[in-house]
Amino acid sequence: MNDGDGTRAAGAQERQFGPLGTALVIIPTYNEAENIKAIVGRVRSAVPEAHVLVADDNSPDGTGKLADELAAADDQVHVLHRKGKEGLGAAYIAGFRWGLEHDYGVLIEMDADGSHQPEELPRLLTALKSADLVLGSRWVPGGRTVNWPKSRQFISRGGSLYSRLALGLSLRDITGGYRAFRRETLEGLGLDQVASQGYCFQVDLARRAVKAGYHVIEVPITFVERELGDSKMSRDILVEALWRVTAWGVGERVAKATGRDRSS
Ligand SMILES: Nc1nc2c(ncn2[C@@H]2O[C@H](COP(=O)(O)OP(=O)(O)O[C@H]3O[C@H](CO)[C@@H](O)[C@H](O)[C@@H]3O)[C@@H](O)[C@H]2O)c(=O)[nH]1
Repeated sequence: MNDGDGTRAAGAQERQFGPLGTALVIIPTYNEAENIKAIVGRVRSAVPEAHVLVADDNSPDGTGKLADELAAADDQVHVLHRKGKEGLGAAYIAGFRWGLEHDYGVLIEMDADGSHQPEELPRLLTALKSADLVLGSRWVPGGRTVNWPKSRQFISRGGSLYSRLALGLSLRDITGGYRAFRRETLEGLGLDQVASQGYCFQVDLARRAVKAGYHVIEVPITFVERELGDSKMSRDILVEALWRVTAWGVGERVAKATGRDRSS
C-alpha cells in the first residue's frame, strides 16, 4: 500500500493502537568516539522526552568511557557495556532486552554515525501512533541518500530486492537500521530465536514482523553517509546475509509446501 506521501504499509488492517509510552533510542556503538557526543546531543534536542541507551561493545577507541561521561551528566542517557564485538544483531538484542526490562513503550534503532537524522525522529514517532513498526526508508518516494557511495547503494538496494523476492515481502528498505518498534511488537517477534549477527538482523526482524501480521509502515528518510569514523560493513556480514536470507526463503517455501513452519 502506498499512502501518497511516500509512506508505505504492509500488514495494514483496521486496528486501534494504544498510546505510545516513553521512547528509548538505542544506539549500538563500535569505535564511534568521534560521533557519540554529537549524536546523543542531537537526539536529546530532537526528542527531549526520549531516553538514550548506548550499547557499546567494549570499543577500543574509548567510546564506552565517553558514553559514561554523557550518562553521568544526563539521567536520560544510559550505557550498556558489552564484553566485546559480537555484531550489530547481538548489540540490539541486548539493548531491546534492557529497554523492555526498564518498561519503555517504544524502542528505536539508530546508527551512531549521523547517517540517521535524529531530527526525523518525531516523524517516525507520529507514524508509530498508527502502526506496530515503523521503518525509516531510503527507497520509498521522498527517501534519499546523501554522499553514499554508489557501491553501498548497490549493495543496499540489491539486498532489499533479493530479500523481497526470496521472502515475498513488499517492503522497500528491508536492510535499513532506523526503526521504531512498539514494545508489544518486539515482545511478539521471538527475540530468543534471533541468531542473525550482522546487518541481516534488520531483514530478520522485518520478516518476522510481517509474518506475525504486524502493521509495518515505511516512512521516507534522508540517509547521510558518515563523515567521521569507519563503516563496520565487511565481507562476513554480506556472506551471513546472503546465506541466511536464502535459507529463510527456502524454509518458507518448504513450510508452505508441507504446511509446517520451519523458517525461523
Ligand atoms: N555494539 C556494536 N555496534 C556495532 C557493531 N557493528 C556495527 N555497529 C554500530 O552499528 C551502527 C551501524 O554500523 P555502520 O558500520 O555505520 O553501518 P553502515 O555501514 O553505515 O550500514 C548501513 O547499512 C546497513 C545495512 O543496510 C544498515 O543495517 C545500517 O543501519 C546502515 O544503514 C554504528 O553505530 C556502528 O557503530 C557491533 O558489532 N557492535
